[in-house]
Amino acid sequence: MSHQKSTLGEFIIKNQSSFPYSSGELSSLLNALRLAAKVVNHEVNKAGLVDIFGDSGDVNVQGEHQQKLDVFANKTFIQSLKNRDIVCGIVSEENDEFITIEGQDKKSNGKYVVLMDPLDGSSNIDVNVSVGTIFSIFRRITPQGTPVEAKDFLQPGRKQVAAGYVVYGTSTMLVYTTGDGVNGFTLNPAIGSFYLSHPDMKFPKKGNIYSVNEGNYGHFPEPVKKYIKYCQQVEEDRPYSHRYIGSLVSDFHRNMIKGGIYLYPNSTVNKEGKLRLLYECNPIAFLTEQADGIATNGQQDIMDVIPTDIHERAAFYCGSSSMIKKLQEFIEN
Ligand SMILES: O=P(O)(O)OC[C@H]1O[C@](O)(COP(=O)(O)O)[C@@H](O)[C@@H]1O
Ligand SMILES: [Mg+2]
Ligand SMILES: [Mg+2]
Repeated sequence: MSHQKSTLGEFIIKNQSSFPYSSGELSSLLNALRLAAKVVNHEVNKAGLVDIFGDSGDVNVQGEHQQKLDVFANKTFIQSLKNRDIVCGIVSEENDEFITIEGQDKKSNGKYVVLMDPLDGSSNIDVNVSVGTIFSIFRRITPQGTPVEAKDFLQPGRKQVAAGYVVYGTSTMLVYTTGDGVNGFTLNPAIGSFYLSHPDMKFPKKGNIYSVNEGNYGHFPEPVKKYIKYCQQVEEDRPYSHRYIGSLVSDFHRNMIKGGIYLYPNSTVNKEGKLRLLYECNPIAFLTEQADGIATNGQQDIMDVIPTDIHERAAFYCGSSSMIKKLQEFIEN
């Protein structure tokens, strides 16, 4: 009976005190994300009935065709964050430049910046496969009331104060961390509230799932090819199962629950990798480490990378610690 579990709102308030410099603003920010997630969830659920499928006709800074749901989700999250004088700036996958948020006094008073992928897994929207939203939150570096600058966003992942995702799947879940473990909340659509359904989520140390777009195998670096062959060998507890949804959030969520490894290498086609460091890799890496997993670009922990561009890409490997360590063995040899 969901009503016996604590709601996300209650959980946020209850855990506010465990958050350094807690003044309630981060709680309101998380609540703004919770609200926007419900609005997007409502639209996702009736996709196919309303004009939300397909291409919006615009192309984003990544050169990708923006889907109508990308645009809707982007507007919804930006609006929800703008309505509260807590956030001074936003970076979104769907906006070329960072967005400055000013109060009525025309000053940027907010304490936090948010970096987001409003709709993750866009290629799955029209085919009714689960998609998501990813967010990363930092305290600004520049003083409150002064203009927001790029350096407020170009902080290493280790400086994140919170991160999370929403997965719009068989059920809708919001999963987040503020550096004190990972907790998952399931939306009860009848009541419209998120309830704590997955407390203290942890990656199983070892899993038997590997997630990678094998169609790109020919373009992968040799060590990654060797690791994929290792996963497929008939030996010991292998072959592992290959599972790939093509939505980072959904592949990650499954692997965190069941144990597994997700790989999106750099390759001869994506020299820098495909996934975006600031609003895909860093937030997922924060959750991974808080859930006792490992997240790396093959050379170093993702959260130690010093960003130089708001839309920069990175090779990305994350998952159960023993599986990542095995991959690192192949990379080091
Ligand atoms: O189709 P590919 O090349 O395997 O890429 C799939 C990956 O790209 C993404 O769709 C990129 O995210 P967006 O949909 O937000 O652009 C990830 O969710 C997913 O893991
Ligand atoms: Mg994405
Ligand atoms: Mg996206």
